[in-house]
Amino acid sequence: MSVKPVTITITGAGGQIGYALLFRIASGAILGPDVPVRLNLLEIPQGVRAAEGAALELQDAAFPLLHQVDVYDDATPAFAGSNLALLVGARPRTAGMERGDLLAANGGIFGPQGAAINAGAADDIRVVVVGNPANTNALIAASHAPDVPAERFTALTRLDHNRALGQLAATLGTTVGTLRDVTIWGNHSATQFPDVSHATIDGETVPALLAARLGGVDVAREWLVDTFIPRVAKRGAEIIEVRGSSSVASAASAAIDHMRDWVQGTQHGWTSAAVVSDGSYGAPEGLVSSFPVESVDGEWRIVQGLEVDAFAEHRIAASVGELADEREAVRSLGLI
Ligand SMILES: NC(=O)C1=CN([C@@H]2O[C@H](COP(=O)(O)OP(=O)(O)OC[C@H]3O[C@@H](n4cnc5c(N)ncnc54)[C@H](O)[C@@H]3O)[C@@H](O)[C@H]2O)C=CC1
Ligand SMILES: O=C([O-])CC(=O)C(=O)O
Repeated sequence: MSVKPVTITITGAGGQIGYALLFRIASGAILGPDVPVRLNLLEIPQGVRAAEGAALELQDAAFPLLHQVDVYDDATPAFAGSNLALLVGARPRTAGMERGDLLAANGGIFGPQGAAINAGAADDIRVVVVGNPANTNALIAASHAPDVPAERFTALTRLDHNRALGQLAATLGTTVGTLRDVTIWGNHSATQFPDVSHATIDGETVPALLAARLGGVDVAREWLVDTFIPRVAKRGAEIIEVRGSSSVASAASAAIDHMRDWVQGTQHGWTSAAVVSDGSYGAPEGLVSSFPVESVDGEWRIVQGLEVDAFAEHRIAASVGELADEREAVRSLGLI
């Protein structure tokens, strides 16, 4: 029986992350080895040649699952019939810039794209925003798509989640696959709160394992506050500093993890994604904020009922407060 191809739109497809995404998606990394894909690549006119070049290479790679590739410089046809959309196209941060500086520059991109999704995407459209400031760009896109359920718009914090796993595994002398239930709360920015208070390895709590490894509860706490949290939250800046440009392959990999889990379900405990807040954990309703989430029956569900201590409450409130400020800023710019 032939399976209908799933249409996936990738914006900024001629850019760095786009290039790292396309070949993995075409090989089945999101939907598995049995689902054919059709790729719609959206670029601005200056980026079209790069996207066309990537399309030529996709043809040369002869992926059996890849049924069609089209390159567009117009959002309306690029999102027509789209089932999955990865909104990557944006201006990347360069050395010395904070993500907030990008709000005005990038806000104008996501309104029209939200409108094009509203006009022509498939009924089951699912969107992840990667382009920064990702959370607020997702909010802008959702606000221009009144006919699409808001929960179909999400933003990427899986890269932060994966970074947290990497740091913990290295410190505890284990592998990332053993870790469960790490959480990134809030904004994909330096205010995010990487939280290990519920995390475990083989049933043992990560805070207890850190205390044993590092020489006591106080040392472990100090490491979490002074090393782990800032290292994860500022890893984007560290990569820019070391590489000379922002994260590419790790960002693409995280976007694939996000979409794969959304479509196929989470397997072992929860992960992190920025989803539209229902007011859980004090995050004002409607903000696109990162939470602990499970994917069940193709929907992200915020994990409920977790104990949040005073420290965590304070950190979550700070990051969510930044998101509320960003919402006010884009409101005053007339972007939502
Ligand atoms: N959420 C996350 O975890 C991460 C987000 N990012 C963000 O991802 C974005 C892309 O990064 P790179 O691929 O490295 O940048 P890049 O500059 O290599 O590629 C961006 C591409 O987007 C295109 N573009 C710009 N405006 C567009 C529009 N309106 N429609 C379609 N395409 C458009 C550009 O022509 C360019 O080809 C940046 O905003 C970056 O800050 C990067 C790493 C991690
Ligand atoms: O920091 C940046 O500009 C790129 C990014 O979002 C990340 O690497 O987390």
